[in-house]
Amino acid sequence: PFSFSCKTPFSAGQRKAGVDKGPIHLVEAGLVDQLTEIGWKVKFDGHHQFEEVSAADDPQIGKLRNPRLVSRVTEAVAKAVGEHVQNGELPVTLGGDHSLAMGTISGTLSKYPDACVIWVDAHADINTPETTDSGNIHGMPVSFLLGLEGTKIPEFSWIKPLLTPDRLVYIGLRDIDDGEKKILKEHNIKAFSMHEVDKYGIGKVVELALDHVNAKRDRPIHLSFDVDAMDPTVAPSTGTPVRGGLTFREGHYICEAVQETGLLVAFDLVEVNPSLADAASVQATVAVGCSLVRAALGETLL
Ligand SMILES: N[C@](CCCC[B-](O)(O)O)(CCN1CCCCC1)C(=O)O
Ligand SMILES: [Mn+2]
Ligand SMILES: [Mn+2]
Repeated sequence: PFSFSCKTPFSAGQRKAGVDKGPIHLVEAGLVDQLTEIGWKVKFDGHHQFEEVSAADDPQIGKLRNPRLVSRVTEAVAKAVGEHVQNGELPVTLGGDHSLAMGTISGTLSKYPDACVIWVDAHADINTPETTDSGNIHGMPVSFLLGLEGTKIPEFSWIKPLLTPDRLVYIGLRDIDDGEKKILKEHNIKAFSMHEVDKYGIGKVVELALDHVNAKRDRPIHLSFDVDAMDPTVAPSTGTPVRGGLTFREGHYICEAVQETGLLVAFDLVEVNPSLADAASVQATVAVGCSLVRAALGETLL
């Protein structure tokens, strides 16, 4: 089997320095060798360097911050991921902030237009340029992928909104803005918050999530995993931590269960920010990140 690892050091979708350094920490922790050890032929195409767009040339568009840089990088990611899925490889994209998912999911949909998306996150990342309060585009990728009102701006004209609400499901939500709550309701988007995780247990939640977006288990799956879905005691070094998150095992169960379907075609692991905490916390977060990737790619306990 082929996997391909695209390290995408990117941080312009938010404001905290350091999240672009996440990928290198994961690779330096030995992730490429770890994936090789579980049977993958890993093509590591290096740390994507992106030509910088100077802030002077990238004034805000409305509230959007770094719009041209984010658009340019995510378009490049869409191309790279698209090529790898066309080659029958499984792209593993390590972020960097979650705006990257505009690129990775666009790439996946270019080959698998009927793919479903499982979005594991404390946040819904579905603000539009109008509803956002921060202007940080890492809080908006899903609205652009769905082509929601207000997302059709010229700078992002490359995005073909191929994702539809019925093929998206969330697990782990616990910090949703009012505008996002409205959008989720309006579009009937299925979300299993931490309340449902408590109520049903993670096993049932994953089963219900798959039943919703992949009833016949015949759709390719793109798993987009924001490390802040995990409880901050498990993955502390991330830009927008929210208490009351997934345990180490719940996070791994999601990855193991998705892997078990045999339908996984692309995986993102984002928002590891190694500059936000002490060395031990960074090390712990990086180790959990690597472990989640291994679980999504087939590492089993037995
Ligand atoms: N919804 C937020 C957070 C987005 C997190 C992105 B992710 O999931 O990739 O980490 C938060 C907006 N706002 C921040 C101040 C307090 C009220 C909520 C936003 O900036 O849009
Ligand atoms: Mn996110
Ligand atoms: Mn998040």
